[in-house]
Amino acid sequence: MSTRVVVSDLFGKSYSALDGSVKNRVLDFVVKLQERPDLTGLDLKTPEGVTDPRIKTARVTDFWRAVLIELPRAGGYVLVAVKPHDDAYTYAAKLRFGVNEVTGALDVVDAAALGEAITRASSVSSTQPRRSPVLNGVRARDLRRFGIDNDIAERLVAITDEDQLLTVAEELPGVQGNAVLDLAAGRGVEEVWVDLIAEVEPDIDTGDLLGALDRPQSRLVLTDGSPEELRAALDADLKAWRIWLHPLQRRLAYRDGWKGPYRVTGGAGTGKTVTAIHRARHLAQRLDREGSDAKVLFTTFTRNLAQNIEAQLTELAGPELLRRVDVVNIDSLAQRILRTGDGTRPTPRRDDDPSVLQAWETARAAASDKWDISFLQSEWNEVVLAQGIEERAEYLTASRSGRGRRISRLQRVDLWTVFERFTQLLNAQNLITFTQVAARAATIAAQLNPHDDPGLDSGVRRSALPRYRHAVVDEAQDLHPAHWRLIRALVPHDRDDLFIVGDAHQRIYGKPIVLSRYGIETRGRSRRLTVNYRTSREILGWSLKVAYGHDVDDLEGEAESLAGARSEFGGPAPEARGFNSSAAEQAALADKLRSWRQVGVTWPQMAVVSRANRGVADLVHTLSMAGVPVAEVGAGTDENALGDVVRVMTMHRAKGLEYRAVAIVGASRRELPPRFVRDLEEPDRDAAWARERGLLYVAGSRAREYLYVSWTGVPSELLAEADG
Ligand SMILES: Nc1ncnc2c1ncn2[C@@H]1O[C@H](COP(=O)(O)OP(=O)(O)OP(=O)(O)O)[C@@H](O)[C@H]1O
Repeated sequence: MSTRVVVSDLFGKSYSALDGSVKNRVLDFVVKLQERPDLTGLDLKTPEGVTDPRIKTARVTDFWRAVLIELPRAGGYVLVAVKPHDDAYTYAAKLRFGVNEVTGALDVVDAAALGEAITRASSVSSTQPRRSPVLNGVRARDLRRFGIDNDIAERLVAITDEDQLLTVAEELPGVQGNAVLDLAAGRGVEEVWVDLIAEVEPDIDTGDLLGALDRPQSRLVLTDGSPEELRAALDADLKAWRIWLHPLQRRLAYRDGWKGPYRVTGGAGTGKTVTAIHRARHLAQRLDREGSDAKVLFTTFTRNLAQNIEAQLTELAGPELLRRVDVVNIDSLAQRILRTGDGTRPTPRRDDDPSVLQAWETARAAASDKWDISFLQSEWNEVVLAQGIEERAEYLTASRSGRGRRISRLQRVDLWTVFERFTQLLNAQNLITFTQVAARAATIAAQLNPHDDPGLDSGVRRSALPRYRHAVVDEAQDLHPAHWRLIRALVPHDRDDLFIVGDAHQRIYGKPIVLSRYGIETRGRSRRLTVNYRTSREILGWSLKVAYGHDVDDLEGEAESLAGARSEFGGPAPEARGFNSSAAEQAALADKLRSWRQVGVTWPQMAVVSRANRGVADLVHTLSMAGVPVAEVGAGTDENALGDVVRVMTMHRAKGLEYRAVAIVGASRRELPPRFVRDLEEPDRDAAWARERGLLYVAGSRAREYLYVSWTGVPSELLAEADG
């Protein structure tokens, strides 16, 4: 049997600074350590001056040394750092470890670095007598509950400088540091405790190192020992999401037994998709263990995102997992169901397709009132298709809640004539809209799959549809009621049936809805993620200002908040620039992209984003002329195949993606929001403006490190809110 090697979360700090060839040597070293720890070439020894003889160093190369903790009873090693020879010895001498008496975590700390950070923080705070402590309202004894030492806790609650507090938090062992960060973001002690620790055993044996390894609060990476898992663990800086789940992410992804649908919310970049991917793996593995023949449906809004998710799932769990998990964007799923159900193979059209608009134009001529096309479309989508209404009588009595404008019974009759005429016109041309496909698919699925009616013997018919036991839904905020009806019809009511993740601030399609109206009840079963893993504090601040103060619903009809969001790292401030001509704006953009390249950002790590479709084509042209290699990301583009070029796309297309550097161009009052949105009237105007705000929030929050925003003429009022 090979020796167990686990990776401490401190390890990432020294490892991420290594270059690729040294990283490979570290992997070789770990494999050797697992196979033959007694190998003389490893030079495994206790250096002089350490606080505990179990602290060891070992040879990685002539120059590099690993620092390890030896576990008792030949239990293996904890890998803590890889450093140049002399530094490794100094570091080993400062290292302290032990089982925390409160949390039971295996705490490993660089005691000197922690001591320095706290001394500096206290001395900076002593020069700010008027400022209140960052952890205002938190008491030292609250911090004790997270296993923080008395002494340190007393000093932490007195720190008045936020940056200093964050520096100390970075030196505290895993759970303790996370707790301080969460509390500094204004979250309540109880809530944070439940997130990070939730339960501790009554009598912790501080002498039992091996027992501490398995506690999630130890934040150790326990690999199965294969080189693949080890490499993933060691590459934690690149693939951190595969292994270092936040304890709350882990609990949401791996918990069994919710009595019904569960909902996870959180701002951009808080790891919702990552949590959903782990959840899908967990559910699929559970079905495997149970010997079930059912599958997990993983659905999201766009095709590009479904492709990304499939790639990430494969990376996490290997291609075999895809036999158990169907990853498909919701509109393709609806088309599939139509094919299975009634054999039709439509090519759906968007609502703004010229032939669809023409059909509305012709149909409305038959009405007594002069109905506006945008009103007709929203009434049709949000009342008729949302509820699956097929008969006039149903429409006459249907609930129109949330529609704003009241209409009389006679007007309903008039509207129904328009809807009938509209569908006839589409049918005659063999056309159908996307939302119509979804509505029809939902009806078919409910008929073929009457799982809520045990009296019906539907065994034969049911087999025509895929058998889904669970569904995981990403980008939930953008799904239409017909999509929800479809999902509900495909997945029987049961424990852990639906796992829904989304961020209402990122809604860029459709309107707010209340899930419970479609048979999906999540009240009392939802959590919010608050740690932003993607964006720097500066970019997060900018994005929050775009979205902040504008209440959006949370799929349960309640206001959703972004309060408490925090990022784990800092970076350059976002840059905003106005120009007199679009030629000047585009020339400056080319310069900006080159300047990012000079600081080490590669072309594929950059994205240029525009509100207008037309803008994308222009940008591709002008940037190519300026000598910047670019390519457009369109519907279904496989980004991995694009090569060494800057990605150019619309704001809609940017959903769910991320880049080191993002340039948003054309953020002028003329283009953002576009004219047609400004011309809208209630009841559709507010929701349309909220979607534009959502688009800007989505676009800005794609950036990890650099964000640049430009416009020609007058800046958009949405931007003014962010800069104000
Ligand atoms: N526990 C984690 N540790 C490190 N990185 C993480 C973790 N969870 C997520 N990430 C990283 O954070 C980034 C954002 O994650 P993800 O795409 O899941 O967020 P999201 O909430 O779905 O974002 P959005 O709503 O903006 O699309 C990704 O780069 C992801 O790999």
